[in-house]
Amino acid sequence: MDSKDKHQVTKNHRLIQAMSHASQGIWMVISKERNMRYHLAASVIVIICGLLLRVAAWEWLWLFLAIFTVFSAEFMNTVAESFCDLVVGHQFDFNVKKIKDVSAGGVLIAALFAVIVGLIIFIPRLMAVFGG
Ligand SMILES: Nc1ncnc2c1ncn2[C@@H]1O[C@H](COP(=O)(O)OP(=O)(O)OP(=O)(O)O)[C@@H](O)[C@H]1O
Repeated sequence: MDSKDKHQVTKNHRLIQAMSHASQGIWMVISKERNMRYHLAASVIVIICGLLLRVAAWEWLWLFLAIFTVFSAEFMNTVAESFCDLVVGHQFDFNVKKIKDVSAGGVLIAALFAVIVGLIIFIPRLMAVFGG
């Protein structure tokens, strides 16, 4: 990224430029959002368990759907929070409270979906391994 890119306010002209900005966005969420790091750690654990317990191809599809649903919800939550902070700063505002709480609720719903998928896929396998 050259110094011109740092203050770019025009459209991306090349695909590589768009990908670079998207990657910066991904890194921003991972480095600044503690919850995103928890989601990442949970995803790594799920993938390791899936490999160890030899999860089937169609089950991987559900696991990745759950993982990327949570990631997407967390990214949208970060967008909502950042936009609210941009508009009101540190001032209390009931509409901002509503936006942030609803947005966080969306992440919670996505995480519940992921937990349900994980339980449905892993409980029978764990019972087979530990249940004798
Ligand atoms: N400007 C504000 N006005 C009203 N309520 C606010 C404001 N800022 C934050 N809050 C309240 O504080 C909570 C936490 O807000 P914050 O922006 O710190 O999110 P966070 O701790 O990063 O949340 P998350 O864990 O979802 O990422 C919000 O859900 C909301 O209820």
